[in-house]
Amino acid sequence: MSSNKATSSTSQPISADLRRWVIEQLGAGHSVESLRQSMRKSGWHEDAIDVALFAVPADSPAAQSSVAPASLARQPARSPRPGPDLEGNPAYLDVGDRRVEVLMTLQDPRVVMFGNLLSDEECDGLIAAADSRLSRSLTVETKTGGEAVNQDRTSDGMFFERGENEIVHRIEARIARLLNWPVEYGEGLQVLRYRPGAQYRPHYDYFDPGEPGTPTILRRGGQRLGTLLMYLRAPEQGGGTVFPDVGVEIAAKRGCGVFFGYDRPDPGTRSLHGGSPVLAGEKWVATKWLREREFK
Ligand SMILES: O=C(O)CCC(=O)C(=O)O
Ligand SMILES: [Fe+2]
Repeated sequence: MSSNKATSSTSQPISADLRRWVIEQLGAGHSVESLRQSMRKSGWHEDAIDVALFAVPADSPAAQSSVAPASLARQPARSPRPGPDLEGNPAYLDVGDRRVEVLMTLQDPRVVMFGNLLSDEECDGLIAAADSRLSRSLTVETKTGGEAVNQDRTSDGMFFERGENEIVHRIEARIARLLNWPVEYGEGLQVLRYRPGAQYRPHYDYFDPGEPGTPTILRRGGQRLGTLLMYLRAPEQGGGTVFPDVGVEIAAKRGCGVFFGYDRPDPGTRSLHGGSPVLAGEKWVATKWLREREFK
């Protein structure tokens, strides 16, 4: 199964109470193994236990304590996390070389829509540089840590190296300022083209902690914490970005972008999203995924 499936191995929701309990128990000196055993006795599934233990914030004293295993202490630094600074509800964010408009915000899931993010010249420049390098999109296979063609994703795509050309470099610097996240923590920019009929079925962008290939993937930069989708060319019909958990659809308007954050690899973030089928014309997007650490 790919990381980008709409399903999760976790059928038991992890409540805030449970998370608090885990933190308290670790803080009181109980070992992760003893917590695991008591959760097992109370009927928790193994994968739900993993999610509960994984969900301890890295900055909590419990995660730093000597009883917490290294894997806990290494979990995402959830504070700070990537995202625009919207203190005071600004209409614009000054990102150095332009003023990006804040068009819409949603708290849960965390979604922010931006206007004036890219110029027409930047959109066309990315398309032109990507065009001859497109191939059928792969998704990261969490079973193996490798990549595979996936029927859920029928776009064509490619990745730029970070800073590969002047436009990519300029856009990455802008994103770093906009989302307050170091350039080095971002994956290379991905460009996707959707022709009529192509789509990307609803999925999560984080790597499912329950899948066997995930630890291998996380060695390079840790989890994904957020996504910035930038629309380079709008289709004539169809192709909106959907968030099915909240019934939101965002039009793929050229030059605009949408950021969404997920502070833990859990469906409870309601970050399920997809690209609905393009019905007429072509849709082009660029995606920047933000990791918890430097992505080398
Ligand atoms: O094309 C879209 O609207 C969604 C793309 C997406 O979800 C992704 O690249 O991860
Ligand atoms: Fe996605």
